[in-house]
Amino acid sequence: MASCYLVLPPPVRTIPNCLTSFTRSLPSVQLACQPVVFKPISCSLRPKEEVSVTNLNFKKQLCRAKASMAGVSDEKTQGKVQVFDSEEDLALALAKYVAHLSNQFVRERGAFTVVLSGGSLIKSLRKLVDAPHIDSVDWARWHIFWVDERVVPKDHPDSNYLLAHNGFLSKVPIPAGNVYAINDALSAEGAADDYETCLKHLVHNKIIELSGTTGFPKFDLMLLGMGPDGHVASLFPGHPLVQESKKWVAYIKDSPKPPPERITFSFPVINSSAHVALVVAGAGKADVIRKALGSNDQKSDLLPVQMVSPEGNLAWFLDKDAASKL
Ligand SMILES: O=C(O)[C@H](O)[C@@H](O)[C@H](O)[C@H](O)COP(=O)(O)O
Repeated sequence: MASCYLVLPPPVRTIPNCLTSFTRSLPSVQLACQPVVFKPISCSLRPKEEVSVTNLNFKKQLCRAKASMAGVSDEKTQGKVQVFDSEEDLALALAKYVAHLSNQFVRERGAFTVVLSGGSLIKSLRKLVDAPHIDSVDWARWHIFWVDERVVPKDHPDSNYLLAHNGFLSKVPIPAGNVYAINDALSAEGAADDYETCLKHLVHNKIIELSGTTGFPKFDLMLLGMGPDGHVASLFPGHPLVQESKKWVAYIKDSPKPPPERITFSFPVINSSAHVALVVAGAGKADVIRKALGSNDQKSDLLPVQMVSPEGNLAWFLDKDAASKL
């Protein structure tokens, strides 16, 4: 029987709870993986600092994509709003974009840190598990995190971990030790603290970069969905958590979207990312997309999605229904 090893480099003396809890979870994942050794990554291999600043008025950048959009190079699509004729086309382009970034980061620093959200985003990643990406992506170098998670057991239908496992992670050979699920044995507050501790260990190991600008962790790619109220992660309109400026990982016990107890990355973490993709499909999101990409909003009533303004690049992936009111 194959087994999975998590070998921590010398600076790490203890294994964070989020890592030990994962090694106890879902044996099917553990059986599928190969032994893995975490290697410290040389600072000299870090990617160049991104300097672009996101402009919230995206209308000038709007790029109407046709069915042939999948042929456009990824460099050209970064920082632009892309509208696809169908969700199928969106998924094809998203897979190409993610695979491109994976190749870039693996080549430059030997690791690729990817942050997932819940919801329909996972379905939109489905083309990544098809040819050519399934064979060309260096999955062993991926490290998977969650921008938010519901405080439920990992086998609960509301679990973002379970959603990602069933829809994506179980189909690709990412080592089980590189998948950082929350500790589902803890309270919301405990799970948020534990996850933040986990991130700090991984920053120490240089698996996760640290932003020289903000001092917050700088993930290589954050894949965000958006709710019909304009929320991202578990940062909801009008909730005080959107103003969190110190914690890396916060907890919420009164989420307006069930279930009520969740943990979430704060905006400083989201906005320290090297790349953020906002993936939005469906007519139910059209009103909020119009508001999010409009130019007349007062700063005082920004939706959470409008507060996504990463240190690096922001790429919008919309289907034509979501963009129908632009
Ligand atoms: O755990 C969650 O609830 C998600 O992380 C949340 O932020 C989600 O991404 C949006 O609600 C969009 O979800 P849909 O794409 O399913 O509308």
